[in-house]
Formats: sequence, C-alpha cells, structure tokens
Amino acid sequence: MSAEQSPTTTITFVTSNAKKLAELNAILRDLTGFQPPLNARNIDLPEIQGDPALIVREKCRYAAQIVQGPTLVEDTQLCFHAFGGLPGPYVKYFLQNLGSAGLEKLLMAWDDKGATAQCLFALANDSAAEPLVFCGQTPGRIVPPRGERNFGWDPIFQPDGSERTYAEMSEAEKNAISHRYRAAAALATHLRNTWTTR
Ligand SMILES: O=c1nc[nH]c2c1ncn2[C@H]1C[C@H](O)[C@@H](COP(=O)(O)OP(=O)(O)OP(=O)(O)O)O1
Ligand SMILES: [Mg+2]
Repeated sequence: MSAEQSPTTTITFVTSNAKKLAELNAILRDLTGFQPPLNARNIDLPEIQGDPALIVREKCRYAAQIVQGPTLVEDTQLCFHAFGGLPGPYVKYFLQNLGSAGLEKLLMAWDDKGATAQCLFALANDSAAEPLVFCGQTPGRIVPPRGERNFGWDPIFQPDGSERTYAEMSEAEKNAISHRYRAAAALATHLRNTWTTR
C-alpha cells in the first residue's frame, strides 16, 4: 500500500453475495478490533474457468476497472477429494441446480467423502496492479444436510475435528475455523500496516 493511502484507505469489496460480506466484516472486526473501512459493491463479476488463483486474479482486475481504486474480491471453492478437486470454483452452479442435498448425493458411490473448503481473496490498488492473493483452507467431509440452510453448502460441510456441519455452528464458531477466516487472517496481516486503529 502506498503512503498516501495509509492509514484510512477504504477498500471496495466487490461481491454479489451478502453473506460473504457479513462474514468478512465480522471476521475482520474480530481480527483488528475495529470496523474495517470496507465499502461494498454488489456486482456479479464475470468468472473465467481454470485455476482458482487465476480466476480470483482476473475477477479482481475486472472489478478494479469498475472501482478505479483499491479493490478486493473473493472466490470460494468446495473441492471433493474423490473428484480431483471438483466442483471447486464451479460449486455455485452445481448448488444452483442440485441443491446441497443433491451435491452430497454425487459422492454416493465413493468411499472418500473428504472435501476442502477454500477461500481466495484478491486485492489490488488499481486495475493496473498485479492482484495479491490470500488463501485459506478448511479440511472436512461431505455429509447429508444438517442445520440451517441459509448459506450455500454449509449444511453438507463438516470440518475435521467437529461433530457439526458449518450450518449447525453459530456464526462465531464458523468464523473461528472457516476457510474464509483463514484467508481473511492472511489478508489482515497484510493490511495491518494500512489499517491502524482509528
Ligand atoms: O462459506 C460458505 N459456506 C457455504 N457456501 C458458500 C460459502 N462461501 C461461498 N459459498 C457458496 C456461494 C456460491 O454458491 C459458491 C461460491 O461461488 P462464488 O463465485 O465464490 O460466490 P458468489 O458468486 O456467491 O459471490 P461473488 O459475487 O463474490 O462471486 O459457494
Ligand atoms: Mg461468483
């Protein structure tokens, strides 16, 4: 971050997903002790196919052209180990068409129910900058749906070491171990010099 943007830089988080925004705000509040200066813009960005880091970087470049300033985007993947990491970045479309119960049934013929929840943030000062990528992963397994069905595939993802799915956890419990928390912690470390307590 350049000196003229410090310490009050407002970063625009571009996402079409209100739940991502709410979780990120809560996580950053816990990590930094203050309300992070995030300005949210609700835009459903084009997402290319391929490697998750490439997808999130291109998403960030596209968003930064619209924002014309410091820009943050996020892309989330749900990677089934038995499927070599798929549906991965395409999980949104699987979920839209199958629901989380249908997504779980895809693994019926497989013994390996292992899955990794992964979150990537990409941050760029402007559209010309190479976006920085921050990654977080939570290992777990896919189970028949349990819990509140109000955020994506939360009812079918049970993190390792837990008896409960993400959907059966409180917000604070999920945010303490989630893929998004781990990626946001890496992002917050980077931002620590930019965002000081105000
Ligand atoms: O913690 C989560 N727990 C459960 N489900 C989740 C989570 N985080 C994302 N999701 C869902 C949303 C979407 O169906 C797919 C990711 O796709 P992804 O493109 O990253 O999200 P999106 O299109 O909703 O928002 P955005 O405008 O930021 O791209 O997984
Ligand atoms: Mg998306």
